[in-house]
This record gives sequence, C-alpha cells and structure tokens, in this order.
Amino acid sequence: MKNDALIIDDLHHKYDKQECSNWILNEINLKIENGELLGLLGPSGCGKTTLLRLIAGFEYPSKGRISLNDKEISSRKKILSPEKRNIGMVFQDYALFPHLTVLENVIFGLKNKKDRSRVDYLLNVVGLDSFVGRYPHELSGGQKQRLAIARALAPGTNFILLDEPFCSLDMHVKLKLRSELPNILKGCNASGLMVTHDPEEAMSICDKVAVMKDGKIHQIDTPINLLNNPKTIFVSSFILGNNIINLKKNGNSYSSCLGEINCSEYLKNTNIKNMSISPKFISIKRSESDDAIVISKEFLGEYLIYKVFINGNILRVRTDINNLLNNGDKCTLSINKNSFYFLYPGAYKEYI
Ligand SMILES: Nc1ncnc2c1ncn2[C@@H]1O[C@H](COP(=O)(O)OP(=O)(O)OP(=O)(O)O)[C@@H](O)[C@H]1O
Repeated sequence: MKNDALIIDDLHHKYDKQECSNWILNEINLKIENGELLGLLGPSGCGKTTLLRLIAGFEYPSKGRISLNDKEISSRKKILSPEKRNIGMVFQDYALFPHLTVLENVIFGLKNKKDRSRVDYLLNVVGLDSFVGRYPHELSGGQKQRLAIARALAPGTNFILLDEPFCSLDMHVKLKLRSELPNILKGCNASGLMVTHDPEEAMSICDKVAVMKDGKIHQIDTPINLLNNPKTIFVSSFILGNNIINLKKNGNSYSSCLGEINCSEYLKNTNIKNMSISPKFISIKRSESDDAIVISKEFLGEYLIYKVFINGNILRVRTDINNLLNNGDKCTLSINKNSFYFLYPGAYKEYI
C-alpha cells in the first residue's frame, strides 16, 4: 500500500444519470506508484478529461473509490472537496495569473507565504530562477508551462494531474519540455497522471501508459510491454499504428488479403479472427496483374507511407524514400521475412 500514490477502484461515471444511458467511464481500475508518471492515452471523447476531473474532485463518480497517498478521497460514503485533495493541476492553456510575477504565481497557493525554500527549489528545478520578476506575458510558451508545473507543485503536493500539457507548444519546445518533465517530477518526489492523445508522447516519457477507448481501459503497461504485447486490436492499431486484417479459417490455416497466414501448431484449432501487422513488415512492388492499387503516398522524412486498397481493405505500407510507385499504380503486397504479427483474440505473437 505504502508504494501507491493513487489507487482507483471500480470507478464508473455517467453525466446523464438515467438507468439506460451509457457509461462515460466503465470499470476503471488503476494504480500509480510513488514517483511514477502514468500516461492516460486515448482518442478524443474516450473519457480522459472526465477521469481527470473525478480525481481532482470537480465531478462526483457514479460508483467506485479513489485513494490518494493511502487516504480515501472519493467513495460512496465520502467525497473530499477539490481544495482538500492536495492535487496539483497543469492545463494546456497554462492558467497563470497574468497580473502576478513568476515568483508571485508560484507563491500564490502556499499556506505559509514566507516559506520560500520550496519555491526557490522549484523555480530552480524548472529553470526559472532567473525570471522571478517577469510577468507571464514576458515568458515563452515553454517557460509558461514550466511555471504552471512549479505552481502546481508549490503547495507541497506530491501528485499532479496534467491535461495535454504540451498541446499549445511548438514542436521544438514541446520535445524539450516533455523530456524534462520526468526529471522535474523526480526532483520533487512527485507522481503524476498525464492525459494525452498522442501515443508517441505517452510512450516516450511515461513510466506506464493506460490505453483507453469508449470509457474503458484496454491495457495498462510499460511502453516496452505495450510494444511487445498489445493485448487488444485497438492497442495494436492506436499505439503501434499497425494494420488490422480480417482472417478466414481455411481448413487448418487462415487466409487474408496478404495471402495465407501461418500460425503455430497449437493455434490451428483456435478461433483467430484478426491479425495486426506493422506497415514496416509489408513489402510493396509494382505488378500489373494484381488487384491492389496505391491510393495515397505520404513522404515522412526518412520513409514513405503508402495506402493501398486491397480486397476491400486499406493497408498502410512503409518503404524507403526511393520507391517510385504513385497514386493509381497497381501493385502487389507481401509480408517480409524475419518479421512478426499478432493474432487476435489472444494477442499471440507469430514470427515469420
Ligand atoms: N459536462 C458534461 N456533460 C455531459 N457529457 C459530457 C460532459 N463532459 C464530457 N461529456 C461527454 O463525455 C464523453 C467523454 O468526454 P471527455 O471530455 O472526458 O473525453 P476526452 O477523452 O477528454 O476527449 P478530448 O481528448 O477530446 O478532450 C464525451 O462523449 C463527452 O461528450
């Protein structure tokens, strides 16, 4: 117990309280250990902000419990008000006080305004110690967000919620600040929950990532485990950007739009329905005799992504930039040697 900063147990929520309405959050269970940064990742409307608001205390859950630092802050019996939860909040639009200086913004939430040691420490950790007299409009976007993080941590909280904190920053500043965030939190012995819809952002800096869809958590895992074992088709397509392909059982094997799919002996009798495969494991070649057709070509710096229409499916294929195929060209697709795919249900990993 002592190692958990936040525990969420069987949390449910709906805004429309009628019996027949759908759950916005459905059976949410998660833990954040002390010092851990958990990424809450999912597409628009899946319930990320709602979960954040329930943790912060701005909404009352329909069912379930939330504990912070071994203290129950939300249950059927008791709902602690937001100001008593001691949780720091960081928003995408910074939400700073424009008429207060950097120093005054950070001091604002302190009970004992004379306690400068934590303020000085925090300003140092976020790299704003030489900007204390400036006002928010005299700071860059990245500096404003650093100030928002320092302000959130100032009242002695060791847990912060971050709602798309890098969303308003340009790419360069975003990459810099996001790589600094884990160290800032570690420097303050703080844990956090960061909402994002960007898989790369969550996977690059979070200790663990919770992948959400339609109010449910599909998987909570370390980034490396999500890459190696995406438990659902959604995790595979949303996190890894994999192609999802229907399979049809054909006697002892499975057929797909990429031809016959191998599976190990013990899977032959199971009921596999889909496979997921990375665009980098599919090859594309010009072929007048095949039915596959290139429908788009995207240049992504170091490689090309083709979208190909094949037997009613649209697959993404990654190639090097020298590929000469263009929109409308007929082509043939095949699975590369020394690659792998996942078979569902079950998330079985099969090597080729
Ligand atoms: N106050 C509210 N009253 C009624 N429905 C709401 C309210 N707030 C959110 N919803 C609905 O709850 C669902 C989840 O919304 P939420 O804002 O939590 O999603 P999200 O994952 O944060 O989305 P985004 O990434 O677009 O911000 C959506 O269908 C939304 O329309």
